[in-house]
Amino acid sequence: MTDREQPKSPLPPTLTELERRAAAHRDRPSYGHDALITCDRLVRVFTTDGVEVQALQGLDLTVQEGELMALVGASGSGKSTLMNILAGLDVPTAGAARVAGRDLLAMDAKVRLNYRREVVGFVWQQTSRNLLPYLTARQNVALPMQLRGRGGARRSAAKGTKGERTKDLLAMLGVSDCADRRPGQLSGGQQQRVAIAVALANSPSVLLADEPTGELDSVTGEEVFAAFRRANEELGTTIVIVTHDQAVESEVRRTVAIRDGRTSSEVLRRTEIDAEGQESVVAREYAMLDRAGRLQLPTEYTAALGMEQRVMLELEQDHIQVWADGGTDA
Ligand SMILES: Nc1ncnc2c1ncn2[C@@H]1O[C@H](COP(=O)(O)OP(=O)(O)OP(=O)(O)O)[C@@H](O)[C@H]1O
Repeated sequence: MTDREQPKSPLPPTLTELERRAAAHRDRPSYGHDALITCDRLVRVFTTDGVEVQALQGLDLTVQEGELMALVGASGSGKSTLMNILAGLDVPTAGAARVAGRDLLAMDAKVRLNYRREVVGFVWQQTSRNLLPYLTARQNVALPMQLRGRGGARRSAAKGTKGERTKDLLAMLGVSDCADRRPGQLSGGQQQRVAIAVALANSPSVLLADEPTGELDSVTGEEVFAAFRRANEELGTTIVIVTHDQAVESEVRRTVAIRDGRTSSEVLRRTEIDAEGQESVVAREYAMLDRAGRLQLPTEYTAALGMEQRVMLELEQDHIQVWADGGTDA
């Protein structure tokens, strides 16, 4: 700020003011207190042959109940690592992760198994990983309900019997005609839609999908995204989809980008109606401000202005200005 006016240093706060600030801080609700999924400074370090890889480097993310959202990012950015943690298949090295009130760092083996059966459902990229090849679509969907029943956590079948629920799910996802066929007799898109039905069988709080359209052509992929949207709208299930598929942008309201093991930016879409009553979807990109106040500026912005290593900041009444360091005084 050498060539700009120096701001006047404010008066030191009084003791009363400091006490007020401390009380306000204490009473503030915790990060993500109202979210269904909260990842707070999540870290996952893998050590192979003495070499450490930081797959997640303090990732913050909240997902509200009933959301349908997508996670995108370059290969190696940490998406699958995050999904495996949310699925209860892997445990973070540090930080906090909560899903539907469950603390993912504090689950013993039994609670973890229960979590995977009842709280989350998943759809993986490889169709073969989602369905048992020797069972029909109907039997595949019924299986999680039978396993849950055996586990003793039997809940009243409020939405009808297992058979009816299987039928309803297959109908909702547009694959009723596949009920008596085995996976090998189904197309890739049909297999993924049956896989969504399997994942929804036990009414999970969250449905996680890792590259669910990765092995499909674009038209079939769109059908699968439409099936996710139907599940979200009709059942209210919260859905998180990891994808490289550009088509996802027209299917979800919120896309969060992951870069180097952290959430970096997010695109929110909303429908606007103009004066003539014409509807259009407006997308707006936001940079993520993490819990420590760190902001990742998009590379194209920093490159365009030659910003490197440090920038100058100035607080205005309703925004912050960021300038490239002019290379003046240190
Ligand atoms: N089990 C593991 N052991 C060692 N390193 C791992 C392991 N799993 C992931 N990694 C490393 O962690 C980083 C993040 O990997 P991750 O698979 O989460 O990325 P991704 O964004 O899902 O990539 P892709 O889109 O290619 O699947 C990568 O550098 C990867 O090599």
